[in-house]
Amino acid sequence: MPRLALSDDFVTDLIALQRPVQKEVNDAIQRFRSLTVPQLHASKGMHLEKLERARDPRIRTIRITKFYRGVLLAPDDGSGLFTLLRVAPHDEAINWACRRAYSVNSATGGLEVRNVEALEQMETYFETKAITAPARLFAEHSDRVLRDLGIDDQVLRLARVCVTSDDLAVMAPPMMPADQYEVLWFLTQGESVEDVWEQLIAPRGQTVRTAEDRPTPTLSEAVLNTPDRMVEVTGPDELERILTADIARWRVFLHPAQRRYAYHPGFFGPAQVTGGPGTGKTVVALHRVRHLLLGGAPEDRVLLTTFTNTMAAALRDSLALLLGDADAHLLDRVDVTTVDSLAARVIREARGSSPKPLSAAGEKSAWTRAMAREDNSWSEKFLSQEFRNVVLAQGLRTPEEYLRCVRRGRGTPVGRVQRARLWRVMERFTADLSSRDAATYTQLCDQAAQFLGRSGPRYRHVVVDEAQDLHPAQWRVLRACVAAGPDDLFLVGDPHQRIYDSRVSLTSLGIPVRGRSARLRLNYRSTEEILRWSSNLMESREVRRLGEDDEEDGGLDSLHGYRSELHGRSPSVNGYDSQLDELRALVEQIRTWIEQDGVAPSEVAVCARFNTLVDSVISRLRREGVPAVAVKDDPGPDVAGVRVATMHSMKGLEFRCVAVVGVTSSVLPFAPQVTPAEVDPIQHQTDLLAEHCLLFVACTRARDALAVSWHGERSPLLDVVLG
Ligand SMILES: Nc1ncnc2c1ncn2[C@@H]1O[C@H](COP(=O)(O)OP(=O)(O)OP(=O)(O)O)[C@@H](O)[C@H]1O
Repeated sequence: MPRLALSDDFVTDLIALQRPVQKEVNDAIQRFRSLTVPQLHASKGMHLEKLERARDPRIRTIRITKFYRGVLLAPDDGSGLFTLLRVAPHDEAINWACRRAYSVNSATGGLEVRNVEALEQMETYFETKAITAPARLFAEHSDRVLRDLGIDDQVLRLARVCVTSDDLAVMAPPMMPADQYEVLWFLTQGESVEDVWEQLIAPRGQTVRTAEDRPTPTLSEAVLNTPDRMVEVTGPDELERILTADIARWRVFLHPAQRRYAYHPGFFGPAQVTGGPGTGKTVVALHRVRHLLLGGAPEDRVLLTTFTNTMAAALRDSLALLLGDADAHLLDRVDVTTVDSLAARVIREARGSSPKPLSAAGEKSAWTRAMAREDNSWSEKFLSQEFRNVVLAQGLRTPEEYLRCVRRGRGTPVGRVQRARLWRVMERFTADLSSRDAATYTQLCDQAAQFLGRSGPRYRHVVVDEAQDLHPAQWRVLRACVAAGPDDLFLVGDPHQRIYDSRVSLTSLGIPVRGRSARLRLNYRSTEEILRWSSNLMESREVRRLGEDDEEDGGLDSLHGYRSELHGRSPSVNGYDSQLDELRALVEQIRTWIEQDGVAPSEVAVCARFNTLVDSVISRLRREGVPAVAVKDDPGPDVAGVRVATMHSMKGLEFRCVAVVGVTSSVLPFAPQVTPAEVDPIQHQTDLLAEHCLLFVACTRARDALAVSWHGERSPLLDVVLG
């Protein structure tokens, strides 16, 4: 029987096909697997054919349906392992197949594909262009160094004619072999040769540094060395798992950087994965949960947390999809929830009921009441921040502790007398709330962590998505949920998406991740054009790493080397005189996406800073006959209509097309949200950064198209991209 592997391009093709054609492809695969190799060659139905004009002599085509052909890579190593590379209409399949060549990367040992013809044309073009250039892009790296990193003859010639990183970007995969491109790209980003080795080559299991000392893997070995782009079908169950009705690439193919952490055999303590938007952090978290479930004991329970209930519901569905029917029973061992819901449950179990969570308005009036008898004029905002970011963050229980504490992250000095007064106000605030059986969400977490501290851990593993926005009290809940030990906590998050004010010293909370932390850089969601534009919004902003105590790179997170292999239109950015004009243009834009580009309305999102504009957008769209629904109403995937949401509730979501509207100077930054610099300079910077992050989060939800607009005076946050 021939062995069969599927490539990521094949799975991508399959996803795009109509259901009946998908079924025919599936049947063809079953037929293929039921034949012996000689039968396969003789089969008239399969029509396995070598192509005269193919640049790679191992390329074959097979008949899938009357119109569709499969493109295969036939084994030349006696292994019997065929790899299905594409499924496409007849002419497209032949055309594609003739121009491609496969090769084994000498450093990663993985199989790579290139568009040989296009690269040959590039070489001629850039050779001429580079003649007059004063310096070449890779001049500082010798041929030998590049070869040791897996660069082969053709790519080396191309690297030598690149003058700028834009020249290299033009040759990005699928033109250039992916692993080699990644190495060159990292070097253009200023990474040292050693770092490139550590990040891209060593994780693939390579230990031999010099190219000439490395044996070349066979074709079948190379296929198996490429789990991010190739998967062998090992049996009907595996085929079923790969080709279920909801085919999704992320279930099968992981980037080596993703796989390394998701399927790490075991960390000796908490581990962390960070990365820019869309780099597949949630995907890593889901695979990690799968790994922990498959390898764990039947009594081991896993907690998977995220930020909102909507996201928790989506995570639960994705996990079910990843586990498939065969492992569906493992879901019983997982709780998927937000930390706040978990905290409320812990309190309910401990004392029969949980206090009512307080709204922002309720909290404000409670502070006003608590202040009534004081002659000091602290604002409700100051009091609320002091209570949340100092008292609850550090878990302070007595006035003495408050007197002694270091008020990290606060820029207004508060002396001993003032602290004593402030403590009294805070005591009145908490007493008032408990008399009404109410509490802030952060207080609930603080209480839950104390209950858990007494009752003991309840999970074997905790996996945390959106970790950047958790408050120390929430971290204490998570820490208390699981005993310290191997694989206790696994965190994924992006400091550039921190939109709530939370300063965390992970080590002091008993979550040391030093030496067990990785960064992802390949964006799978958005086009490079959207990514670049959005990343520029954060230019020159200093963003702290996930844990305050993480001093690596000066304690700052970076989007360095962050990139996408997808390409599309540049974002459209427009200002209008009035809101009426802006909404009129929005309707037109959405019609274009739906009617001309063929995007389903539910794949289009509009987001605005506040609910008032969200409501106006919904009514305007409906009036114009465009179906629209509010994300806060939690429309299921089957509900039709454009999704409309506040920027905050776009967290974690993604859409093919996104319009970010109302980006005016009055709402971004939103003055009441930003502490004046003269009141507290540190808090001012933190608040302002959160406004930048918010816009960044909103824009990076877009996969194919992004439109940003405002009316009247545009937000100064856009100055950095518009000049
Ligand atoms: N290995 C992969 N292969 C294909 N698609 C992937 C892969 N990893 C992630 N994706 C896709 O990329 C998109 C972003 O993934 P995911 O939501 O996990 O990213 P994220 O880093 O958590 O994003 P964000 O922080 O912006 O919310 C999703 O559509 C996901 O399916």
